Amino acid sequence: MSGTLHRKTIVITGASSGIGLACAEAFARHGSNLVLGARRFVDLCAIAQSLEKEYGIRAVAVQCDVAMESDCKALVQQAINTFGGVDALINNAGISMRALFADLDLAVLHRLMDVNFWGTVYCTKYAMAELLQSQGSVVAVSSIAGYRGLPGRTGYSASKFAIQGFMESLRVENLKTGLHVMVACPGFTASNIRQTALNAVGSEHGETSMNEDKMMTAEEVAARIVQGIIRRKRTLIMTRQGKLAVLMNKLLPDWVDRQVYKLFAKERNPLVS
Ligand SMILES: NC(=O)c1ccc[n+]([C@@H]2O[C@H](COP(=O)([O-])OP(=O)(O)OC[C@H]3O[C@@H](n4cnc5c(N)ncnc54)[C@H](O)[C@@H]3O)[C@@H](O)[C@H]2O)c1
Repeated sequence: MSGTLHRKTIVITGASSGIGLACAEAFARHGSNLVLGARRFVDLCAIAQSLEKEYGIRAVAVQCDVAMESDCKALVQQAINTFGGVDALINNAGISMRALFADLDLAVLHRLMDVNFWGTVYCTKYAMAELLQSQGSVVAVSSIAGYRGLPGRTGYSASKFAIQGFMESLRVENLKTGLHVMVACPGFTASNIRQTALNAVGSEHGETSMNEDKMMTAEEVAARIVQGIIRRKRTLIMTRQGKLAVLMNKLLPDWVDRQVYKLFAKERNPLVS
């Protein structure tokens, strides 16, 4: 898919809040039809209806827990049934964590992998034939945590590294098929992700660990993702700080270890859960 997004079919996971919701609105503004997946079906139906009304597009809500393979299959099937295919898949659904590995219940790490990594794999697998047919775009919303391990986030970093390895392999497999494979790495973005981050025993923290006021907005991230698809970018590292972190991590990884340690020690909820 290139050029216009008008009347293209975009599937977005985790579309009921944050970056996913902002993506839904950004694509709707471009006239795309939407298939929105999230667990909170009632909220999602209201979002779909309001986008249809405001932008004159068609939007379908599908209840989807991306950790469930059958839900991901049904999400893509709904796009095929309603719109006849898929032009772009935005693997956005994700959760985070804040807990030291020494304290961590391994079920938390499994949950991070199930949602962040396997959710991306399932949706991509079931959309693959349609994406190849449309020469469309598959996007994974990753993180700087997919380039560099962060303290208190073993499961989160592992899941994002895994996503990036998966996407890189997928890109190379499809160098000649016309499929566009993009990894989007926002910087810190104001959203619910730190509120819902899991603690050592798998409960939500219920509060953010950072000052959300100075972060990127979900709308800025969504605008970058839309432009990245139009321009068929490979990777979007969205902040200067992020670009610097990735570069310095290659050149001086020990120095970055110390900087990252200091940065996260400043969190209101520091390295303990
Ligand atoms: N906010 C940040 O600072 C930041 C930075 C880098 C990357 N990201 C990534 O951006 C993506 C979106 O996060 P966000 O910041 O908008 O946070 P958010 O919590 O507002 O959004 C995450 C969405 O994923 C959904 N979700 C969670 N588990 C799910 C499941 N099992 N099935 C379906 N949906 C599920 C949530 O309900 C929510 O709608 C995530 O992949 C996150 O890792 C966020």
